[in-house]
Amino acid sequence: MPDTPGRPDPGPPAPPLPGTGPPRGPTPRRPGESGRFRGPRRAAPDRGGRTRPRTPVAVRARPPVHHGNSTPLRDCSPKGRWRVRRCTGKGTTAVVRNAPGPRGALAGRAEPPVLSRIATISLHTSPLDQPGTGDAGGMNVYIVEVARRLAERGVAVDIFTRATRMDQQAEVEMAPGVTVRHIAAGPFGTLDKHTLARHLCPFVFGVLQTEARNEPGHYDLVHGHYWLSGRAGMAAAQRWGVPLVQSMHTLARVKNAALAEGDAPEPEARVRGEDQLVRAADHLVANTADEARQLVRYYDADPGRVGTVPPGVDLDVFTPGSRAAALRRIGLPEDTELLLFVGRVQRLKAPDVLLRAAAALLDRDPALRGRLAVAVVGGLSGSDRGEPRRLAELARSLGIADLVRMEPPRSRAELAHYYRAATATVVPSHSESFGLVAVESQACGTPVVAARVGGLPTAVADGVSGVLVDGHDPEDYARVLHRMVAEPSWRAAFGAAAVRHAARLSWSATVDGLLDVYHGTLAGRRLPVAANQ
Ligand SMILES: CC(=O)N[C@H]1[C@@H](O[C@@H]2[C@H](O)[C@H](OP(=O)(O)O)[C@@H](O)[C@H](O)[C@H]2O)O[C@H](CO)[C@@H](O)[C@@H]1O
Ligand SMILES: O=c1ccn([C@@H]2O[C@H](COP(=O)(O)OP(=O)(O)O)[C@@H](O)[C@H]2O)c(=O)[nH]1
Ligand SMILES: [Mg+2]
Repeated sequence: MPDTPGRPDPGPPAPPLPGTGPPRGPTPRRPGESGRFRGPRRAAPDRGGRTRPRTPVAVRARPPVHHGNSTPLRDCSPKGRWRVRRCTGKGTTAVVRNAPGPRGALAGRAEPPVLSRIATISLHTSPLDQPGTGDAGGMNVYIVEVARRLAERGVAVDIFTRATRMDQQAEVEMAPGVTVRHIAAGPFGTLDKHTLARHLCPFVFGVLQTEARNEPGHYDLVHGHYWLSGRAGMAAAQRWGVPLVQSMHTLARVKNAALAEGDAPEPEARVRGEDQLVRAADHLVANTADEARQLVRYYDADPGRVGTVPPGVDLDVFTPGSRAAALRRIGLPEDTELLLFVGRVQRLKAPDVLLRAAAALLDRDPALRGRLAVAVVGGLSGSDRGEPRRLAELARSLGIADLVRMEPPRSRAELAHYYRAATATVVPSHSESFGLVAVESQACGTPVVAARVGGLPTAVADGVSGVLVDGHDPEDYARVLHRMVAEPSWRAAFGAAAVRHAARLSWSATVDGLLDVYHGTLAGRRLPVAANQ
C-alpha cells in the first residue's frame, strides 16, 4: 500500500442528518397521532427474560461532538458510563448520555455495562442478499455470522437495511434473536451505492420510527457497517443517547490510492462522509492493524478509539476434503489444475491478473494446456458493469477462452467444493481491507496466492499458508502458480499449513473481540490498540 496519498481539501461539511443537531427535536410520531409518541409501553425483557427497569429522570441535550464532555448525572439507569434517560416535563422526551471520562458520574464505580440489544445498520446491502455479487460481499457475511453468534451469547441484534422490494416483510427473523428490519427509503430496486446518500434522511427516519415503538433505551449500542450506514448510525446513536461503534470495511482514500488502471475513484462526498464519521464514532473497528493504521494516517482517527478485530471464517462449512471428489463435483476431470478466483467481479479485485497469469503459466509449461482450468466465481459488481465482458474478451485475446469458466455467484456450501477443487485460489486485489475469500480457501486446505496489500498479509501467512506477491505483474503470479502445479509436495505443505492458519480465525473469536469493544465503549474505556504502532 503506498504511503499517505495527498489529502484532498475536506470541503464543506455534508448536510446534517435528522437527529444529529442539538437540541433533540420532537420524537417521531405515528401517522395520525398528535403529541409525543413513544410507542406502546412495552417493557423490554433482558436476556434472562427479566424486565429492565426504566427510570424517568431529568433531561439535558448532548452537544454533537461529545468526547470529553463529561456531565455528572443522577437518578438514571446506568449502562456503564452511558445513560438513557427520559423526561415527561414540557411534553418532550429526550435521551441523554454522559460522555466517557474519568470525571463522569460513574468514576470509581465498577458496574458492568448492560448490553442486551444492538442496532446494527447495513444500509446499502442486506444480510439476506447473496454475497459475491453487486455490493454484497464479505461485509454481508460478516454481519450475518456476527449477529448469529451475538444472539447465541444473549445479545439480541436488530439489523436495519433498506427495503428493495415491495413484497419484503417489515421484519424478518433471520435467526433466533436476530431480526432484519426493512426500512422504506427511496425507490424499490437496487440502487447504485453512490445515489444512496440521497436517501439517508428517510432511512434514518424509518429507523427512529421503528425504535420509537419501544420503551426508551431499547438499544444499548449502534454498530454501523460501511460509511453510509455509519452516517445513519450517527443520527440514531445520538438520538438514543447510546454509543456508535463503526466498521468501515473499506476506506475511500485507501481505495483511491491504489486504483486499478481505468477504475473510477470513490467520490469526494464519500471521503468527506468518512471523515465526519471517523470524528463522530465512539469507536472504530478495524479488520487488521493495517486498517487501524490507515484510519489514523488517512483519517486522523484517535488511536485510542480504534480497535482491531479480525473477521473469521465458518469452520463448519469451509473444511478440507478430497480434491479429486470436489473436481468431479463441479464437473471437471480429476487431473485438472484449477486456478480459482472468487468474489465480486470488478476491476479492484483484478481477475484480469489471474487470466494473464494463466496464459503466462501456459507459456512456461505448454503441456499443461489439456488440464489447466480457470474459474471466476461471482457476479457483476461496482459502477463499471463492463468487467465480465472485458474478461471474456481478454480470455479470447490471450487464447485461453476454452479454459476459462465464468460461474454465477454460488452458495457458501457450493463454494466449499470450488475451494477444495482448486490447486490455488488467487486473490490479486488492488486493495482489500481483509479478504474473507482467502481465509475460506485456506480453511478448505487450498493455498492462496495473493497480492501483498491491505489485510491480505493477515489473512495469508506468507510463505506458510500461501504466497504474497508484490504488485500485479502476471509473470510473478505465474511463477508461484507454476511451482504449485509442478511440485505437489510443496503445494501440499502449504495446504496443510493453510488449514491451521484459518483455524485461528473463527467468527467466535471475532465476536469475543467485538464484545470487548462494545463493553469498553459502554464503559468509556479507550482501547489499547495497535493503530499507531
Ligand atoms: C475490497 C475490500 O476491501 N473489501 C473488504 C470489505 O468489503 C466490501 C466493501 O466494503 C464494499 O464497498 P466498496 O466497494 O464501496 O468499497 C461493500 O459494498 C461490500 O459489501 C463489502 O463486502 O469488507 C470485507 C469484510 O470486512 C473485507 O473482507 C473485504 O476485504
Ligand atoms: O459466488 C460467491 C462469491 C463470493 N461469495 C462470498 O463473498 C465474500 C467476499 O468477501 P471478501 O472479504 O473476500 O471480499 P469483499 O466482497 O467483501 O470485498 C466471501 O465470504 C465469499 O465466500 C459467495 O458467497 N459466493
Ligand atoms: Mg478525532
